[in-house]
Amino acid sequence: MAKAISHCPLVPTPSQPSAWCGGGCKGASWRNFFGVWQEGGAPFSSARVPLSSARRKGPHSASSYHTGALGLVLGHPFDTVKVRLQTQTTYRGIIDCMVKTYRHESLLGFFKGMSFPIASIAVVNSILFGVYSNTLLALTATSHQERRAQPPSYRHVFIAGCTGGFVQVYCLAPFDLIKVRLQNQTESRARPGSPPPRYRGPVHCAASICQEEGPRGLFRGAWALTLRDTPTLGIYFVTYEWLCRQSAPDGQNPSSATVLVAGGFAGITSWAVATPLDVIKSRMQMAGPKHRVYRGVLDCMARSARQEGLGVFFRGLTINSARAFPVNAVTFLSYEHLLRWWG
Ligand SMILES: C[N+](C)(C)CCCC[C@H](N)C(=O)O
Repeated sequence: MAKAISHCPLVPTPSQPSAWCGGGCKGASWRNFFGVWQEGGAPFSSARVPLSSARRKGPHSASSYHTGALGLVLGHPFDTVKVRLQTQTTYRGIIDCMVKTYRHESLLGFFKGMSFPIASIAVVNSILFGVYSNTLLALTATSHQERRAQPPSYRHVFIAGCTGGFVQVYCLAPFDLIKVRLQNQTESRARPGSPPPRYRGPVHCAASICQEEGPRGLFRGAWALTLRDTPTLGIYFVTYEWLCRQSAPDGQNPSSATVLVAGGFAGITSWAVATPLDVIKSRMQMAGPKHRVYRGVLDCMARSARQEGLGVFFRGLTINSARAFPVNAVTFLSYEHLLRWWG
């Protein structure tokens, strides 16, 4: 199979069918939508394509899978510290939060709430990149050859990114809520005699929320998540695309180093813009039926700013940037590898 990888891998090729492009596209399939384009711009499931598929295709795809999964695991402790800083007022800063977490909960405390993100990231990213790719395809409607010479405009990349961000939220929201609730449980499991945590695990957490708040409870904070992710995923893809084009202006494939740097900066840039709404989202997710403290996004913003000052909107930004660079660098690198070695 020709290695027809377009200049930027996030640009879909019209030679490939789209689930969304109506009569013009033939042979659309779920396989295409969920992450396996054989040429050019493909949506992908981050680095986390089904392992069986990755293995079928040999060491490169398999290593892509493992690298991406590893990135997620290594990034999770940073995410836990970020979430705690954003939602709890007991910590004086990053180091204080790390020390207290380690002392009370041991290293395991940093990995609370990790199983659902690992289980769901493949689906969430497939939706994100699938919708992104298909939207771009519908917007640009140029042939593969034309697109190599004329990459899509940043406006189209932005719109496609926003669309992908908007759609993936409804899959991400319940998983993210459960992650945040579990990350915020500071009870130690290791210490005998310490009070049991409210949720015994992700499934128990989901069941309890459904029972206490109804199934809609699983979507607590979803509106803030939508406001956070829709524009910032547009920014994410535009940053990646822009940085790739700076270093490979002639339609060549960007080098691995370029991909790592562009992916890392795409992560940091989008998180920098997303942080204020990330704080609000996490706070709203923590507000249960017993303490329904916020009337909505604006109320949460106003109360947080009044009580804690404007700095509250940037809580967790430093630690999240430290996490975002490597996580998104390997995410995009894995994606490139998938494209190059698949088929
Ligand atoms: C758009 N927003 C900034 C919210 C996220 C962009 C990066 C998403 C990536 N999976 C990560 O966890 O870093």
